[in-house]
Amino acid sequence: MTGLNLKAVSIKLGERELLSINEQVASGEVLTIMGPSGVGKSTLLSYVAGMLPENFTASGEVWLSNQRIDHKPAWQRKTGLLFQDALLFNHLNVADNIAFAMPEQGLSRSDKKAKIEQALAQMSLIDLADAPVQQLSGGQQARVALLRVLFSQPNAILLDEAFSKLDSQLRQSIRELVFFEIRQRKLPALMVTHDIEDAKVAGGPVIEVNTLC
Ligand SMILES: Nc1ncnc2c1ncn2[C@@H]1O[C@H](COP(=O)(O)OP(=O)(O)OP(=O)(O)O)[C@@H](O)[C@H]1O
Repeated sequence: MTGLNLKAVSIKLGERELLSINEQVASGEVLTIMGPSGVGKSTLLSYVAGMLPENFTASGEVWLSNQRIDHKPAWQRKTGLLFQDALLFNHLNVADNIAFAMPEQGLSRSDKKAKIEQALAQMSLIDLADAPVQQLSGGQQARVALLRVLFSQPNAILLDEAFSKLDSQLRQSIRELVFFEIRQRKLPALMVTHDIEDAKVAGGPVIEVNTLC
């Protein structure tokens, strides 16, 4: 299968199992993970991304695009993470924030910039390539963060409360944009959220994890 496959993944904090999950996510599908605070939802995303924090251990297998990735370093896994904060680099302008994530494809600096400017225009961020990111609104920053993730050419998208800091109108438009890109690019996605509306709009399966022991 070309999507994302979590085979008997179990996350432990010390000796205590926080969460276990056995799920497949098809390409272009968003699997929503809901559940009470502290059960390990964010930690699961960190594990899939290859950034399991200290104190946690995990077992099971993670497969992405028919490759087992759970033993690979984070940079080889090609997962794109979106958090509630855009986490842009304040010392770089918009274009350089996006260029930072682009894999080396032998493109000249000006070709890279042209590609980025085209993508910015498609996301209604025209003429912002040279702007410092601190000058952007929350919604603009969210779109730059999305572009940065997409330009990194990920094989999967991980959304951790990605829309929770946006006001309700912006939330609707940004999440529609994110889900559109996920479908369009046929990427499997895991979404952690406390908002059932996010899950409804995503349209994929929803699981409730509540194995807090
Ligand atoms: N580095 C760490 N060391 C020890 N414990 C941690 C560490 N990071 C998080 N925890 C604890 O591990 C548990 C799982 O955290 P996690 O953030 O994955 O939960 P969550 O389900 O995503 O919660 P929320 O819905 O509130 O975001 C929590 O009890 C948290 O306090």
